[in-house]
Amino acid sequence: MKIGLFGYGKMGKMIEQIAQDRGHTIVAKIDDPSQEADYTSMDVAIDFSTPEAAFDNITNCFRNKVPVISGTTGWLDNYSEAIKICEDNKSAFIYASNFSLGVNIFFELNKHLATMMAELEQYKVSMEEIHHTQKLDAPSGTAITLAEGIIENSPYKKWELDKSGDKIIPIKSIREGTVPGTHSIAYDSPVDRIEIKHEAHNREGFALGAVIASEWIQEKVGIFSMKDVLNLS
Ligand SMILES: NC(=O)C1=CN([C@@H]2O[C@H](COP(=O)(O)OP(=O)(O)OC[C@H]3O[C@@H](n4cnc5c(N)ncnc54)[C@H](O)[C@@H]3O)[C@@H](O)[C@H]2O)C=CC1
Ligand SMILES: O=C(O)C1=N[C@H](C(=O)O)C[C@H](O)C1
Repeated sequence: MKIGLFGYGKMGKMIEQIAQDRGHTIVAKIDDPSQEADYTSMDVAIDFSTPEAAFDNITNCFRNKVPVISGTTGWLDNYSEAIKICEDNKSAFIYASNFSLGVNIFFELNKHLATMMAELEQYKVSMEEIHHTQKLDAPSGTAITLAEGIIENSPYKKWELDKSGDKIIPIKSIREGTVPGTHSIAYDSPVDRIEIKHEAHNREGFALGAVIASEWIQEKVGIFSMKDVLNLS
């Protein structure tokens, strides 16, 4: 498979290594808006760039019929517009706030726990995410997906950064050192606490998931998710 990388930072470099180990070729490394992309050489584009760059990178690929795997977080205000451009051009797309197998299992566990806790008013939910100090967005994309999973399955109505209140999920974002990504969800009552946590030890899980998604999307048209790729029900 011939892969075009959009974003050649921490994740781009990790993806290059894993893709090459799996026998794929990197045909482009776009790391700056001034670089021209040769879309004709790509079977797939993998975008791990910046919140400002992601929308243009992704939609330029769609217009050139290149399927896209995007892990960039912090750009989702433009998600619906990107989907429309993908559909208009009969291209293919997977966005995931987190490509690791472990976090995708954790997403399902979180929804199941939220369903179990939905009627138990003595428990109040809260969320914490910890990442490295270079991270541009807060809360993390993964924390937003987790909050959406709770909102779909409980009376909670929205999430807020550092704010609690009725039917609000408070999210605390901590930035320290080189932490690759830790997410925890807690339900506290006056007498006890239930907590679930996912801790990434490094970035390999994110990168492997993105490469597996790129292999999976070949010859497909439409909008998909990591649940489709991993066959999680
Ligand atoms: N979904 C997932 O599983 C994961 C998502 N991420 C997300 O991926 C993104 C990238 O993360 P990192 O690699 O850690 O960041 P990074 O800062 O190390 O790399 C981003 C790269 O994008 C480049 N860039 C800037 N403008 C660009 C443009 N117009 N086109 C292409 N590249 C451009 C920068 O020069 C930089 O090298 C972030 O949004 C992060 O939150 C990170 C890890 C896992
Ligand atoms: O910026 C990161 O590093 C990460 N970003 C993603 C997010 O915002 O959830 C995924 C992972 O936690 C690492």
